[in-house]
Amino acid sequence: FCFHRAISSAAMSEAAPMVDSEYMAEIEKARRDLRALIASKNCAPIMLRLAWHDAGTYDAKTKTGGPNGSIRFQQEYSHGANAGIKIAIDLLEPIKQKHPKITYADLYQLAGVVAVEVTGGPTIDFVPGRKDSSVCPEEGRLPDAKQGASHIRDVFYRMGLSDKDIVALSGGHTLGRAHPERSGFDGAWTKDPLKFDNSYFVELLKGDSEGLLKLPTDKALVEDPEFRCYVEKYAKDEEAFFRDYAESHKKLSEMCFTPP
Ligand SMILES: C=CC1=C(C)/C(=C/c2[nH]c(Cc3[nH]c(Cc4[nH]c(OC(C)(C)C)c(C)c4C=C)c(C)c3CCC(=O)O)c(CCC(=O)O)c2C)NC1=O
Ligand SMILES: [Fe+3]
Repeated sequence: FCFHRAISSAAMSEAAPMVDSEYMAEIEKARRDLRALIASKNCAPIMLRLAWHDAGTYDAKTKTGGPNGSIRFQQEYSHGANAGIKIAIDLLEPIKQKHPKITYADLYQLAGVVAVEVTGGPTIDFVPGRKDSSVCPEEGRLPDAKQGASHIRDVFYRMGLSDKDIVALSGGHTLGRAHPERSGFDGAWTKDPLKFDNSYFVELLKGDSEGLLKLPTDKALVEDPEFRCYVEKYAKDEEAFFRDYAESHKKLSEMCFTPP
């Protein structure tokens, strides 16, 4: 049983603004367009990364940043940690033009939810209603892959997330790969980068396998005892990983809903 520093439900309560049935209908049409786009371009991994890079800037204390579409501005997508993310922004623009009522904030989070679903991951409950912001957070809010456990905790606790969220969300590296021209790292974390499963955790516990990537922040998950407890749980039980991942993904994608 892993020690779980619970964050009170009051602190995480979301007051999702209501949207009308016309908006809901547009969301369902955009969901189908996203499935078609991701199937045709095999771009699920970078869509998931875009969703997190928009949401991952959230500061729970100041209630700034978060999933508000601000990453669409060059001021933010030009940040070092966002190298390559413009590819995903450009792939989504035609869908935004086709469904102008949908905010960028909702579209980017819907793309992340669809990316997980179409690659075999858990179904994630999507609640629309995010507003777009034109205020870009300062650079440096996303975690730095070269650092260790204390840095990851500083960044994710600032977002209002727990150790359990950190390990579950890192499992998102079951998809995709690193590119030398973007982050300086190279390669995939798992044998099938287009399959959402718990293999990221299985590989983590195996130690260095030839050809597979482990970032310093990935290694921190097996070196730190609290993190390691969850890595072992998820490597053993894929359903437990899917349940916890879906909960953490929803939590971070709805940070903007906490009442002002
Ligand atoms: C926990 C800390 C953490 C760090 C430091 C991190 C860093 C990180 N993530 C990725 C790519 C990367 N990341 C992700 C999901 C992702 N990323 C992410 O960390 C955030 C956003 C908080 C930093 C979260 C929380 C999630 C969860 C779903 C995907 C799917 C890909 C592959 C994209 C592709 O294939 O192009 C790269 C390689 C970029 C490139 O060269 O193309 C790096 C350096 N990812 C992390 O988890
Ligand atoms: Fe990542």
